[in-house]
Amino acid sequence: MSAKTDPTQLSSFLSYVTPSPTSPWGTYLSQVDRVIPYLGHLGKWAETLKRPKRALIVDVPIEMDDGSVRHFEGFRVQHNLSRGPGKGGVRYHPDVTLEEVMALSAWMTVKCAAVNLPYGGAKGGIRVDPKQLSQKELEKMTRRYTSEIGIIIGPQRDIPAPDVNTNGQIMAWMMDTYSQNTGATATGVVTGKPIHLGGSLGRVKATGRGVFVTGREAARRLGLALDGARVAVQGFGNVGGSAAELFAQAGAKIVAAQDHTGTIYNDKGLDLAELVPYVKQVGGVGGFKGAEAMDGESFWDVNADILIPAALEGVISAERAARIKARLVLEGANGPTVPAADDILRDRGVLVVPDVICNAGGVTVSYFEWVQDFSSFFWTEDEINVRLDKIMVDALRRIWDTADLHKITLRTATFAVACERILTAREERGLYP
Ligand SMILES: NC(=O)C1=CN([C@@H]2O[C@H](COP(=O)(O)OP(=O)(O)OC[C@H]3O[C@@H](n4cnc5c(N)ncnc54)[C@H](O)[C@@H]3O)[C@@H](O)[C@H]2O)C=CC1
Ligand SMILES: O=C(O)CCC(=O)C(=O)O
Repeated sequence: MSAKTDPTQLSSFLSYVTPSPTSPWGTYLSQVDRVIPYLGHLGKWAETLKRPKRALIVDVPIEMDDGSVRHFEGFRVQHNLSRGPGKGGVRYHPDVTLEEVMALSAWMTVKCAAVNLPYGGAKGGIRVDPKQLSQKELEKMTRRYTSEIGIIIGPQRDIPAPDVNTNGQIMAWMMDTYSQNTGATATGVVTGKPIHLGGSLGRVKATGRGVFVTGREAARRLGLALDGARVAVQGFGNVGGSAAELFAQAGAKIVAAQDHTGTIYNDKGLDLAELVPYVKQVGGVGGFKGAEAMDGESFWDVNADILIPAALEGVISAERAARIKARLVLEGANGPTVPAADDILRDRGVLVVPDVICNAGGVTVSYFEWVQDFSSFFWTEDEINVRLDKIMVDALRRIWDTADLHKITLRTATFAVACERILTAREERGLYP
């Protein structure tokens, strides 16, 4: 068995000290700066939002199938715990860095408060391309990572969930490892689990459903009929795929889809009854026969009413924002729009429903799952979807009223509603031990 150091698995630890304005952490800090004028006396606590409470970097060594040893870099960041335990997904991606996970954890803090869940914000990740691992290697890496972050997670401390390239199976391994290490089955340590292990009905599609619900409400306010609306979706995974299906069921035409395997276009609307199983089987939209292939950059010029970025951060640059044709942008992804692009979209009259409310459906049903696990009493899918719809609609209404009152964007309004809750909790808890 040989051990070797792989420098490509190490991110720059210090990249967060001077973030670039378009990096995820730089984007988040600029969003915080924009909300401070609306926080009144709570502004004195705003620095709290600019510092993660706790950040853990872990080494995750595993023996590969060929007998060699590889070391992966893992993270768990708890951005804020003022309102309750940390909550947020775990991402497996080769570009994961500490700085990215810090931003993702901070957006969780804001998101959980925006829909008034009793959680703080956290996020985790491993810098790895999971598609290069066998199933056995993936399980070993997940279990080792869980043991390494086991010192800070737990049903009352910090509750991971799925994000990019993680799913119910990975949550099952995390739950099992944590339970083995603590000597008792702890279903509430992660959410997004398979149904047999205390998972919740409706969780898999919940984020996409939340994107649809906020999109439906925003379209109604814009006077945009969903029946016949043209929709372009970037990312056709858990979030983008589920949202596309719901928009198609409401009569919209999904005219373009882009993922890491390609970009496809069909002016009459993609046939999702064929595309969804195709993506499941092949791993992406590329090569789908019922559409034309397009070059990736042209995706941003597509003639669509609604654009749904549902992949990674920073994809809506200032340059792309000037070209986007949609009237409505629904941020399924976390952090897809850089601040300069936000300003351009606002000035062009394009309405952006920001990530911190648009994609909050996932964590809302994660909360339902956690509550069900504690009470060992499980709800029907209908109950889940009705409660989810109500929480999203009520939260969006409150945010919209705040935006109208101060004449600010929905993003700054969501931060205003959420940060008031977070910083009030911070103030009420006090500073002294
Ligand atoms: N899974 C969840 O419950 C939640 C996810 N999100 C966010 O939604 C986004 C998508 O997450 P999931 O759908 O869960 O992940 P996923 O792993 O199921 O899907 C990711 C999708 O992004 C695509 N993608 C990756 N790199 C790309 C690239 N360079 N260009 C175009 N497409 C690319 C992939 O091909 C795939 O279709 C992420 O920003 C995530 O943080 C937000 C809230 C909850
Ligand atoms: O379901 C959860 O707990 C978190 C989902 C997540 O990572 C997100 O909303 O970005």
